[in-house]
Amino acid sequence: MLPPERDLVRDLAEWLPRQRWFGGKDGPIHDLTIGTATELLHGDPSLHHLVLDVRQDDTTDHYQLLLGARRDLPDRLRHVEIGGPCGDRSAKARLYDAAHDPDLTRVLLDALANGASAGPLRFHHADGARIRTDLASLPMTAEQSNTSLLFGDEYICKLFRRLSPGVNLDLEVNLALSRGGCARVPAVLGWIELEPGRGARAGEGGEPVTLALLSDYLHTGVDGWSLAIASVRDWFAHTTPPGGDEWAELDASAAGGDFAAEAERLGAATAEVHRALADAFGVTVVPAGEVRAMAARMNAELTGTCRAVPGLAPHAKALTEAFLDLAARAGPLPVQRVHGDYHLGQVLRTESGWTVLDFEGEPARTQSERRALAHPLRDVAGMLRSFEYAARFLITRAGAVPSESGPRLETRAHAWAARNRAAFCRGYAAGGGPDPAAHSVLIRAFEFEKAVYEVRYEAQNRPAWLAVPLKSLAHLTA
Ligand SMILES: Nc1ncnc2c1ncn2[C@@H]1O[C@H](COP(=O)(O)OP(=O)(O)O)[C@@H](O)[C@H]1O
Ligand SMILES: O=P(O)(O)O[C@H]1O[C@H](CO)[C@@H](O[C@H]2O[C@H](CO)[C@@H](O)[C@H](O)[C@H]2O)[C@H](O)[C@H]1O
Repeated sequence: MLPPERDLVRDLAEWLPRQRWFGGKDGPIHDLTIGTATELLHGDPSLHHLVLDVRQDDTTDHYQLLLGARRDLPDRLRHVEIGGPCGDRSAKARLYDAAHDPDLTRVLLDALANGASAGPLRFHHADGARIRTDLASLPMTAEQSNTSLLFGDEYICKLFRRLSPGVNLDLEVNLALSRGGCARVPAVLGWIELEPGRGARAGEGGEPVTLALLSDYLHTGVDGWSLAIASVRDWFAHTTPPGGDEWAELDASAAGGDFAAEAERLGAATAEVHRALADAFGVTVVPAGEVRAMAARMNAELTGTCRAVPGLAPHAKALTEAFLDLAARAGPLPVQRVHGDYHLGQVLRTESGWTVLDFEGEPARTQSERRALAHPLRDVAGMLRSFEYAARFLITRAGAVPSESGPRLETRAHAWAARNRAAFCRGYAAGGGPDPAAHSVLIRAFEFEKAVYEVRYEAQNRPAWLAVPLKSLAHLTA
């Protein structure tokens, strides 16, 4: 039912850059080929699993796609159509992103439940997991770099869009933490892999490539980003009593939706997860020379990102100073597995406390960079950046607030971020983590490193958000 490969490739090359999860929006696609195509369901509709090899400049990335094909495309699927009607008169089919079609995604649940295989695809379930197959899927609308499908209130299936060689970190870490008894991660129920050496360049490394992860869906949970934004909105709307001094009353605790107690609990939960990671994977100490090399890498990344995103250049001097400061004071540093991309969208508040999600590391980095051991304060710095993002998101994202209230809200944003950053650090130290206040040089360097990454990430993935890290850098480096 699929069209000739040439037509399909042309349509995909036009469609891909418009997808939220496509990580190469800062440059053209030079070549797109189909690495593997596996039919998962025959007939009308049909379901095909594709790995796309996408070359941009001298790098080739691999993206996975569930491609649906139907003779008649129902209205509910028109928004995810790829290209126009295709094929010859006898086999005309409409193609679309099948992640949005519950009639087709149920094939994944069936295959996971049965431990099936199809071509180079292997479906696995975790020991003892009994997977229901009667649930219809709905794609999540969260701001995310992958695509997650909710199966009823029970399961969440994350389809990794850009594929990395080897076992996916999210799978590896979640399995290790759950096996170690850490209750702060959702249970892993199953996963899908691409076998190596079956024609897919994504699998050429000799190890299976993780394509998807099925976990327990914590349906009563609310992510930290939504909670924080609600709190900021409330704080912005909080009115100063008549006759009160607007500037003197910047006590964010006065607003109804104060987040500080949650931020403090989140800090403590983070320290607990770091301990569990250390128990599961161990801790090692790197010598001062490696810390200096790390500071040099941070600076090199800054230089590269300034070239790609000139808006970063005005902050370069202050950022370099922080990296030099780190190098000058370098001493031996304990390092371990960490979360790697820790922010408010990665934590979920459930009735039993904070749960930590997505140990995949930063999607804009290479697999070996993501796997590298780091000091746990790198995650703390990531979360501190997230408080900055949350505080400034409503102001910076165009049209969210009237421009005349800008300066007043800037002051409020600053107060909100400061209050919640302090609470998070307090909770982290009280929970047994290294005290951020005693490591200000390290934290500042990590924060700036993250901000540089964010500038690059936003330019490549969400150009409309680029102003958020740039504006917050203007504040942090002022
Ligand atoms: N097990 C889960 N239970 C409930 N919600 C989840 C779960 N896993 C992820 N989510 C929701 O999905 C969002 C995106 O998940 P995440 O794993 O961070 O995807 P991505 O790597 O694509 O950003 C999270 O912010 C959270 O709201
Ligand atoms: O969640 P992912 O693993 O896909 O992480 C990537 O995307 C994040 C955005 O979805 C991005 O996070 C940045 O934006 C967040 C708000 O949307 C903010 O809370 C974070 O602090 C900020 O870094 C993350 O950097 C990127 O790797």
